[in-house]
Amino acid sequence: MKRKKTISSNIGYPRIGEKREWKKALESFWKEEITENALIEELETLRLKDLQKQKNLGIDLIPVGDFSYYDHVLDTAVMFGFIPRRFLTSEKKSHLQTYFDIARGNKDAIASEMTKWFNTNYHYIVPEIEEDTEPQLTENRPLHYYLEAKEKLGINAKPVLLGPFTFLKLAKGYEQEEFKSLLDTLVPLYIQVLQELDNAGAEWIQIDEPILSTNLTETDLKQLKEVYQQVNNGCPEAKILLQTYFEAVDHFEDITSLPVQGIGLDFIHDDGVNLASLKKFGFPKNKILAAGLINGRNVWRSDLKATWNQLETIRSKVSDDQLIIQPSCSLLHVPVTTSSEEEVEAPLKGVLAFADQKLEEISLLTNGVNNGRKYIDADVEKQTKNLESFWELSHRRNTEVQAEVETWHDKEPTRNLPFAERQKVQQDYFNLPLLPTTTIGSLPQTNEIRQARSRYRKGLQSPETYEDFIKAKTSEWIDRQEEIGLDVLVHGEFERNDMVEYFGEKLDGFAFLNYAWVQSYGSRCVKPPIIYGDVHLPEPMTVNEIIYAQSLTDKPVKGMLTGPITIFNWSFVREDISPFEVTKQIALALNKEVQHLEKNGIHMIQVDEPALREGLPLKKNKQTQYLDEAVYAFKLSTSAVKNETQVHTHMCYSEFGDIIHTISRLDADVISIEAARSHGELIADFEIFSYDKGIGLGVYDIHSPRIPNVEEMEKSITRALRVLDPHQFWVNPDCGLKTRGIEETTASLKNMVEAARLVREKQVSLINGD
Ligand SMILES: CN1c2c(nc(N)[nH]c2=O)NC[C@@H]1CNc1ccc(C(=O)N[C@@H](CCC(=O)N[C@@H](CCC(=O)N[C@@H](CCC(=O)O)C(=O)O)C(=O)O)C(=O)O)cc1
Ligand SMILES: N[C@@H](CCS)C(=O)O
Ligand SMILES: [Zn+2]
Repeated sequence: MKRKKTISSNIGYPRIGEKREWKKALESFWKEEITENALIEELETLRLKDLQKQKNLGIDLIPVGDFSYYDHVLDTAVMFGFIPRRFLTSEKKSHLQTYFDIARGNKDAIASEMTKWFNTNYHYIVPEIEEDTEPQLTENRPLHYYLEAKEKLGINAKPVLLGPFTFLKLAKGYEQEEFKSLLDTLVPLYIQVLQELDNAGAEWIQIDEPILSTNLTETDLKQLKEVYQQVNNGCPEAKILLQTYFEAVDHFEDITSLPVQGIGLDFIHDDGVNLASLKKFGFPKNKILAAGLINGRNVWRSDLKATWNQLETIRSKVSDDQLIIQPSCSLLHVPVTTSSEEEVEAPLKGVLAFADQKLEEISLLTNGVNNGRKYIDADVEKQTKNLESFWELSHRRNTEVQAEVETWHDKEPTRNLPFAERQKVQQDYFNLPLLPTTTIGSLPQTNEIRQARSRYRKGLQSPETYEDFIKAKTSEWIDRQEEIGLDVLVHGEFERNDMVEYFGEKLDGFAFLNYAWVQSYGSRCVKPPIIYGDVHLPEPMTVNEIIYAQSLTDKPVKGMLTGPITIFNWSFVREDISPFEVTKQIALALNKEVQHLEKNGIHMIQVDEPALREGLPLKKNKQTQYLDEAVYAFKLSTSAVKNETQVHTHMCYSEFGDIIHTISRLDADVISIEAARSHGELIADFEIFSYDKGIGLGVYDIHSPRIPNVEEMEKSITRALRVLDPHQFWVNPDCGLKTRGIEETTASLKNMVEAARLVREKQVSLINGD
């Protein structure tokens, strides 16, 4: 049957609920406060409510299968039987318990690795393909959710699957040569899933292949064509929508001529390339174009006039009955709704759009196409006015900041001495032992701490009482760190809700909200602050807490800041000036903070950049500029210090092999970097690139409640010392310890310090020639 009109669609909806009901239910289950059945029921209620909401918002094609108990990549792995053997024990466990074990680890088995989902702050569980594992269909997840929506709500939903090509590209544990044969075994299982959906009556099935937005090789393209030819042959009735997002597709003609019934393209994060390709090559008449026209990665209402113009260009190439209007990507990456934000000032609230408001915009545009532009004129005008008056607000501007950024346009921030010379000055200054031990910054943020902050924020506790409480925690942990025997201490970050939001609250130019949560990994959520004006440091942000901690000990306490790229990447950012301009403003604010710390006697300062790798553009031709700007911003934040001041940085959750050279260019004296969950793969990269500065490769995974033993960490350190000089090596966990409990943290750190001591002894003997 021919479709008569343009339809509205969604690619994926946030899982977490308006008030993080999803997170709370999961964590209650993990704490054994609720049963598995109660968890399943609670999440079903939430899921159905969200489907109904999308329907009420006017969405024609509602996704199902985008829901997850933890992560959709892990769902796909488990659905096809990729369960690492270490989780298949004789102990009787439910499917759900095994599923959570893979994600979180258990007392006997290390969790699967977790890494960034393309260039976002969402983390997926890396599928492990083990030798001799024969993929098998363990359950048809999308079918389950499809039938649920049909039977319980009468919605003929659009099942969503992660495509085979992307799934295998993101998986690990196989050699490149095995890719094709793995694909050949996997595709028939996908076809089975599709056929069952087809039989159940699914009209559209969305297959996500975001890997198509990266640079593909000719071999990739050839294999892709074969895969989708097989899929097409195997699924004759239901229509397949091949969904791409996060960037333009190269090889536009090849992709749009794949044998599927619909192609989803991102017209927001494509730098105009998808639209230009559409204009140049046109679009096949026998296919549907699902046009991603509403930004799924920012929180701003759309400039609907501009969007309409874009839509008109698309309509000049694609007829209305060939068109679906949808967000640029899944709405997983934005908060749920602005309606909960009662305290936000009106001009800002009026220009914010979270998932629900974005769906409203999609509905509006679809109505505009179907009923004529006049039908939506008044809404477009109103939104345009709101946006214009917001961007013109004078308090968004700070001419001093703008002038200061300008003074840097032709200057290169650089430290006084090169690293090799600074290193000697710093060694004399700190006199640290070989293989110094430290942590990454945060220490357990217990419920007690979070609740104290909550009471303080609600005005139920005075600022003085709260500050005293934070001081008491800091003092308690300075003692504990000394007892554990760490060489470089931290203040523990107890005063911080989050490493970015905290700075957003202190800096001018940021707004922060109450319920604007976004899933980061598993049940963990973040509330990215919103940069809406020029960024400026009104007063020192971290000095009081650090100098208090330093006053309690003779050991060095590291100052602890979040770097400019990470603050940028983990915030929702204004779009009226260039990203580099915003980053430089943040960097200058941090530069001042670094100097405040130094003036107050803090000479070891860590500037975390865990999001640096995440922000790397997916297209190779954009990466050099991004990395150059990142290096510039980091150096602008950190270079103005004395030679004895040791600048540290920290990175986690990513593959770093391809940016080691950039990491070195940051010119940080010491970097601590995640390596434990990727089981030491990073070490191999240092065989190729000889890194000359201080470095700590995380020796244990902080995402698991498991306490690592001395031997395994000793091994990990020894293995690293095969490629790194003991004089440059630091011993630390993978990342901050905020999510861990007090007991396990203390036990783990004691083991880590002991492991360092044992290796140190051996190394000292070797160096002395004993
Ligand atoms: C290092 N990581 C970070 C990323 N992104 C960030 N923006 N920040 C990061 O640290 N990306 C990569 C990784 C991801 N890792 C994590 C790790 C841990 C969390 C996490 O713990 N998130 C918390 C929320 C943290 C927070 O803001 N807490 C607030 C309290 C908010 C709250 O729930 N308050 C309650 C009352 C308190 C209570 O009873 O518990 C309420 O208001 O009802 C605070 O501390 O003040 C999470 O809960 O998910 C995220 C990413
Ligand atoms: N200093 C931060 C870095 C996390 S990536 C912490 O320890 O939590
Ligand atoms: Zn980290």
